[in-house]
Amino acid sequence: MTELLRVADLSVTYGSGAPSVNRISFTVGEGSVVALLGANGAGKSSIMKAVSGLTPSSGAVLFNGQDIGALPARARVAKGIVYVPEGREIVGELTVRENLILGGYQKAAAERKRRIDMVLDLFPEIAEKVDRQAWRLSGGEQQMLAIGRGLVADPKLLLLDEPSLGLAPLLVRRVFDRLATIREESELAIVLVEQNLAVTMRLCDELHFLRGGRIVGHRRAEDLKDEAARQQAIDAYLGAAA
Ligand SMILES: Nc1ncnc2c1ncn2[C@@H]1O[C@H](COP(=O)(O)OP(=O)(O)OP(=O)(O)O)[C@@H](O)[C@H]1O
Repeated sequence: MTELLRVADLSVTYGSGAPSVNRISFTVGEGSVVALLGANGAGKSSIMKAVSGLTPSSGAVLFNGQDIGALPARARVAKGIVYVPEGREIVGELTVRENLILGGYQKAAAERKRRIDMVLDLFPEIAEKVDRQAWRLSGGEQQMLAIGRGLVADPKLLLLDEPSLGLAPLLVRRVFDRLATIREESELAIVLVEQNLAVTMRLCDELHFLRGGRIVGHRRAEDLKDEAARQQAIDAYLGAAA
């Protein structure tokens, strides 16, 4: 598998305290899904922000073999690294379509339109409400809009931060069904931060377990197919903290 992302010795330190992310290394292959699993405060979002250029970090971030550590967030989006943050951060006052247009702000108009049409095909729930203000959507629809907005940017790597957060089980299933479709139909790679292990297992190829800013374990998804193996891995790496 061709390597798309390589993170080496990545550290993130806020202020003068101990590092929140402490010399983390991992790789993501083209078209693969890598999950980061850990308790609150383990450093998952900080890793996503460092990879997308939204927080300062030390160590190396290589994308397609190129060191992008010095590039600003905007240039990383242009290269195909798109972050969908926890809490969605869609613009509630704008319509669904306007939010999607924001996602494609770096694209030429024709390409942006083509990609918005593709996203609306993929998410019929929001296609029906394309002229509605985003705050009027349900939580699941807002999450679809946030992911859709990310997809308009034509990512090669999608950094997805807790897409199931605050969603009822049925909506979680719908969102993950759509992510599974995207997986099948494209070469998109995903780094997924998720507390919901059951849905994570549906999508991911490998998992990294994080504790206190460090990677403490790594497993391939195929080795954790049954519930007992999953529980064993969680107990071994995360203990009661998970
Ligand atoms: N902007 C910030 N300023 C100071 N400290 C921060 C900042 N962002 C995160 N931290 C701290 O860094 C540590 C890791 O936070 P981070 O949000 O990366 O963890 P997380 O694993 O994503 O947690 P959660 O699952 O709760 O979202 C925490 O101790 C947090 O308090």
